[in-house]
Amino acid sequence: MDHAYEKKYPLSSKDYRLYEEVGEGVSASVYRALCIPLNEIVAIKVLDLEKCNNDLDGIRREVQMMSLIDHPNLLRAHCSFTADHNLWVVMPYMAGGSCLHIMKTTYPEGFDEPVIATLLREVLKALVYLHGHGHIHRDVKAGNILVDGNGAVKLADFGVSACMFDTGDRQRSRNTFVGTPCWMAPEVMQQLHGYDFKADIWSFGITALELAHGHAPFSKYPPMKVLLMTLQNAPPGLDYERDRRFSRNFKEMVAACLVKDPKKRPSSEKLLKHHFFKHARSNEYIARTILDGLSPLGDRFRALKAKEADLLLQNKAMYGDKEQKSQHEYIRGISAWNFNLDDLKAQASLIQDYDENPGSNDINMNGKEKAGFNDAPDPLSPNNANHDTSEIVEEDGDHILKDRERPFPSSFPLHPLEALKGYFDVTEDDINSSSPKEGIQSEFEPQEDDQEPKPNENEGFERSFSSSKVIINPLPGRGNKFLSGSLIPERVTRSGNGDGDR
Ligand SMILES: Nc1ncnc2c1ncn2[C@@H]1O[C@H](COP(=O)(O)OP(=O)(O)OP(=O)(O)O)[C@@H](O)[C@H]1O
Repeated sequence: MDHAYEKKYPLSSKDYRLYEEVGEGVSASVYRALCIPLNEIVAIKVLDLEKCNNDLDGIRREVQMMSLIDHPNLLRAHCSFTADHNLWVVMPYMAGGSCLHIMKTTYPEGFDEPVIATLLREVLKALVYLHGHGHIHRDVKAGNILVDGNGAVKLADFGVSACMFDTGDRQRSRNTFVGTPCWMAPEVMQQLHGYDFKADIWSFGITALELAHGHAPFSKYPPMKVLLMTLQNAPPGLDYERDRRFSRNFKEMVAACLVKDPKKRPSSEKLLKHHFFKHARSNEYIARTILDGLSPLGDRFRALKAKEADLLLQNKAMYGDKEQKSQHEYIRGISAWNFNLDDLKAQASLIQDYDENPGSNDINMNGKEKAGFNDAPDPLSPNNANHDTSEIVEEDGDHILKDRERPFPSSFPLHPLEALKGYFDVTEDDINSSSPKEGIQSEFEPQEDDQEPKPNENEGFERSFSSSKVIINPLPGRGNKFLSGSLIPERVTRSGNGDGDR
């Protein structure tokens, strides 16, 4: 356990000296800093309260969570206080930065298996703790896995976490559409039965793929397309051919997490006992293998920002001024993306570009036609994940607090429009004026190999497209009720027979 928490961290900005910026969030910047009286390097997240007046609740929740949690694999706040119109959150300095940043700068193709096993075991220990205390993290992803200078791993960012035991507004938040599209569990998108801790297990599985490949599945698609693909396609997974370098244990572990029916996913506790984690190593191993030789976090952060700015410039001609702002948010991979009509139209108009990329066969993780697969069902194939879950997959009786009496049918019916309906108002005007619509209709047609296109020259720009965080509050009167129907062709929503049914 970290005894640093017993120290008294001062509650005045005068007692801290801010150094360079090392990270950026939606409305926050994170700095390396010195706590002068303690002579200790810390990280300080400075949130501009004037910029986040819509999400004060989220901020309050995050800070509260960060002060209460007590686990070596969770990023805890030393203290927090206001300074002018800013909120300062003082935390341990994680000199390695996030796994996402480490991959972006040094491991674009992902990490080796022992590294992944070690990182994921630490994250899973954090999830066991959180779930055991009734919390769902709801935003598990490589960008929220931080590494300190000694290779210790901590899960961060409780901005959208929820407590299963809350009532009233907080309780309702479990029915809120929240998270980051690529990592979001189907039941969170679908919103038919509510969701529980198992939503984190899905995100954990997606994070495993992210760490293995350097990016999450579907990450180059716009959020709306990611929603549809997640709901309609077979779950992503590690492929026999393409992922030869990974063990059977790893493939099984991922397949166990990425089962569409949440009841068939293992609990975090159960998952921790999976053979895959037996190969996890020490913090020192992480420090030695992935941190050794890295430049200081501030330098890496600056270099990444410069690269993003370059990509923005390169793509300016392609996407025009109008979309610059939202594209920038996508690229940074951090924005609280609002489902507003303009955004939907803008991203929808881009879908064509992604789908025009023909070379998808090497990444078609679930394609039935893929060479090398024989007709016998493969227990490792994600296609079979919904039917043939591994022996560790067991129902977790007391974890599901909602709609237990209405079990998911084995075929897990998929109704994307149903899932999205309550959140958007569709008017004739919207439908008629939605110019990108024609171009989109065929693109939303479910395709056998519509998993993930080959990386291309716009890789960096496109890749983080769907990393934007989505929070949709379903409460009436909160504005932001927008069109969805005109963007989703009827025949797609009528089909309801995605791969999940297979
Ligand atoms: N304690 C820390 N030490 C070092 N870097 C950190 C620390 N906390 C955060 N960062 C960096 O700053 C970035 C932004 O921080 P954080 O995720 O908390 O902001 P946010 O506004 O919640 O972001 P998001 O939009 O993803 O929710 C992180 O991705 C990480 O790279």
